[in-house]
Amino acid sequence: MQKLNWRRIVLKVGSALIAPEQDGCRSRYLLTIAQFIVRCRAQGIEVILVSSGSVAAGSHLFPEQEKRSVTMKKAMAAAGQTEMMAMWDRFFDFPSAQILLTHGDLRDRERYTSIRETVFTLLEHGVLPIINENDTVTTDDLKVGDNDNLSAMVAAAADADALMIFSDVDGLYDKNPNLHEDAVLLPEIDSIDESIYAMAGCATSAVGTGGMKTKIEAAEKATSHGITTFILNGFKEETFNRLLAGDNPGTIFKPYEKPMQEAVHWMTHTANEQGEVVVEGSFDESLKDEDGCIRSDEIVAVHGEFGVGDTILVRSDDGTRLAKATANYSSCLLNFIADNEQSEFSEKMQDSIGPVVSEKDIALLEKS
Ligand SMILES: Nc1ncnc2c1ncn2[C@@H]1O[C@H](COP(=O)(O)OP(=O)(O)O)[C@@H](O)[C@H]1O
Ligand SMILES: N[C@@H](CCC(=O)OP(=O)(O)O)C(=O)O
Repeated sequence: MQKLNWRRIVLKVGSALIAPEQDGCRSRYLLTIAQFIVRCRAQGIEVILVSSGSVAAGSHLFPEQEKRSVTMKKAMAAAGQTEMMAMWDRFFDFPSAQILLTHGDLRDRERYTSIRETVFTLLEHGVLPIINENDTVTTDDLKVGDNDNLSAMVAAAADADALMIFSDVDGLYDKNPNLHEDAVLLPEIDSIDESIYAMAGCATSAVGTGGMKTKIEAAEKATSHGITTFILNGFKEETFNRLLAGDNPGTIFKPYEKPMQEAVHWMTHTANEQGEVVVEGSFDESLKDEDGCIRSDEIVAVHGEFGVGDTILVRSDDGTRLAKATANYSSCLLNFIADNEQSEFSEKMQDSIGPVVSEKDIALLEKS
């Protein structure tokens, strides 16, 4: 067998593979995935597992007519998660560790750093991290909402070099193969643009969340961090044998040649903006000046409440989203400076703190 040159990989397993009949976990497909994990580890590849399926696994414990409510789904997730972890743990003779996350955790830089450190420590000690969204505590505001995007955020946080999304189809087709007989499998995607998103339809299984759209979003997040991304059929044993032989059995998304740095990537794809500052014009000009930064006198408006170190959106006065950045000033102080523009105190304040945002903490956005 060929030696694979991945150093660290993230595997994302969809609900249909965990609980295909929605009446508890089934080992039918998981056994093959577990064997793949064992074989990768035997080759010295570090593995992180992002496992969906807690809702599908816990579903059989609750009455059918009540399953639609959000509260009931959270209860299903809480019960199903235990069942799912027990199932995974049974396959391995090395320890595994459960990590339950929300977007609230990932978008907070301190908690994000703590998650990274924990994952690295587990890997260093041979423990398999098994990650899922913490569905029980999420609200609309706190959740990632789908494990495809979650797995990409995890892959970036863990500095993985490959993300493998195992689903119930062979890869990305030019249209949904479950609805169109003539759909064609696309083995290789060099770059992701609107034409790729246009091919993606919704999930057609009873248990999937997001369908292909969220998988493409995940691929975009991961490839921009230099992470090769695959969409693969986890139902087929052949998929795993071909991966181990160095083949591509599904769709591969090529990584960016110039990946974003970790902090910029986090700001662009994981952090939420806490507020925004509006600048005049395109702000490309501001970046071109000698400090490569924005000073408070260039700001025409401040919206929302944010503190020092929070992520903010920089918007131009015509509404264009220009960049995300780390704020060096709180919104309160910026408003004070704006109200007292000419005062000596305000001048001194800016001289001592420096620019509102500086170049090293700016992630430029596609103009939209
Ligand atoms: N262009 C496409 N190519 C492949 N699958 C697609 C496409 N558009 C929509 N789909 C649907 O996406 C589904 C996979 O997504 P999903 O059900 O969310 O899986 P998972 O639970 O593995 O995340 C497929 O079963 C298929 O019905
Ligand atoms: N966190 C949810 C999974 C959400 C999800 O994205 O599911 P899937 O589309 O099957 O990967 C659960 O464990 O049921």
